[in-house]
Amino acid sequence: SKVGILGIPFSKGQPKGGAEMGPEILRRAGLVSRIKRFDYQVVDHGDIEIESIPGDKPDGNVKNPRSVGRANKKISDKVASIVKSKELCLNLGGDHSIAIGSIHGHCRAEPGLVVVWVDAHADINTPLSSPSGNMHGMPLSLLVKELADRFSPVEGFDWCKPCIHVRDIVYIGLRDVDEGERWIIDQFGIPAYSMQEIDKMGIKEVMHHALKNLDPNGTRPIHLSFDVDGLDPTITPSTGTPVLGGLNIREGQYIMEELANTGRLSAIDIVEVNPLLGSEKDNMVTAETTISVIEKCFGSKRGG
Ligand SMILES: N[C@](CCCC[B-](O)(O)O)(CCN1CCCCC1)C(=O)O
Ligand SMILES: [Mn+2]
Ligand SMILES: [Mn+2]
Ligand SMILES: [Mn+2]
Repeated sequence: SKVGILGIPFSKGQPKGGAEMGPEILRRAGLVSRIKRFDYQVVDHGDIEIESIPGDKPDGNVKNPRSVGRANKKISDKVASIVKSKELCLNLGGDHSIAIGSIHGHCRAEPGLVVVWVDAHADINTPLSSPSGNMHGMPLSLLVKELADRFSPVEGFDWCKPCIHVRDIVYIGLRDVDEGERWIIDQFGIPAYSMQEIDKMGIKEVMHHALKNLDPNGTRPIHLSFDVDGLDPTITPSTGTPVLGGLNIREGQYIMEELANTGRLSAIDIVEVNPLLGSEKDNMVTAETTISVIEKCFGSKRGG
């Protein structure tokens, strides 16, 4: 089987420069050769060309809307074509706003997909509920049909029709959820396994229940959106919004092993690696941790 790798050097969904260097640091740390070790043929699509849009003033309180919209339209088109050519689409971010285009594009090729969101954050603020106006905290709100009528279209997103239902999402690793996000999660009953549930149930039970109620018949393609800040900041320090008390490396590896065991992983986002926010050592630890977790998606077995 084939993996299509797409670099997305984009960081306008948040204010900290350096997230656009995520693809480069992961490639340099040997991500591609690690994936080649397993029976996957790797197709490297290089990096998406990101256009800069001068004078991209806020739309309401939404920052850089046109830049984020333009980039995500391109991402959607590219991801749709990669998935349609039967490659497992591996998107290297970039900040988490790139999930708007990656999930939108994935849905074009696989309309029945489900989303596994590994993150310290819920990333479902609407343009009206966001405390920051940073679009990396909003991707899911622009994608779910149930929220479409709660805010007017964002400048630059006329192409982006919501394509998933709230019930097609499961959260793993939450520990920093804004009030408006909590309301949405409760209101729509989105399954959310925060670090509290993970401590209470254990990662084995969490994965069992998460996959069971997301896709009881075990037939639907899976979109994994993996924010490295879902892991504990001691093992992924080079990231923009670190939160203490995260997933440890073994929990991260177990999540990926269980997803790989379904055989239905269809697209993966790896986001929010920012090498400008850490020391050389922090960057090495972050990249190595991320690769050792992600490679479990591709059949790497700790038992050999
Ligand atoms: N929820 C936050 C953070 C979003 C992180 C995006 B991710 O997950 O892609 O990295 C705001 C978080 N919160 C605001 C008040 C002070 C503490 C942090 C937001 O800005 O929407
Ligand atoms: Mn996050
Ligand atoms: Mn049980
Ligand atoms: Mn995120």
